[in-house]
Amino acid sequence: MLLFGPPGTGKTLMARQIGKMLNGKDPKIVNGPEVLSKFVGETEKNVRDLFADAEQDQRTLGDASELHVIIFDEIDAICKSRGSTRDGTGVHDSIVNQLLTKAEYFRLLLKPVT
Ligand SMILES: Nc1ncnc2c1ncn2[C@@H]1O[C@H](COP(=O)(O)OP(=O)(O)OP(=O)(O)O)[C@@H](O)[C@H]1O
Repeated sequence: MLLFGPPGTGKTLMARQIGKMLNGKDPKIVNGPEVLSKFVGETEKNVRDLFADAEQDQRTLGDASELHVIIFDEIDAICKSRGSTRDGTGVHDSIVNQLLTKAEYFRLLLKPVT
């Protein structure tokens, strides 16, 4: 689910409320730029770590696992169209790839908030 709109119009608030209504685990709320790291490979690890407990639950509990909700606030700061960022590091493309891989694995309910 993508919530898009001007600043201060309640997108984050709404994402939090929807997360609560789904009766899963407490939503994990991540500010997009928080996952960025200046160290090589660390940003990708930060993204993977976000999904680690959901993966662990899936492995051990299968369909009995509780619902995990991850809310990405300000996701536009980290998810750019692939190939559009020419900073020489490829980190932004890598984040998009990581998220798409995880989303596919979990058939995730992604809640990016910009
Ligand atoms: N419809 C609303 N009812 C009650 N409080 C609201 C509503 N909309 C916004 N607020 C309050 O306004 C503040 C800003 O809202 P919020 O952070 O959810 O906006 P946002 O759209 O995510 O903004 P940004 O794009 O800047 O992150 C919060 O304190 C929130 O509780």
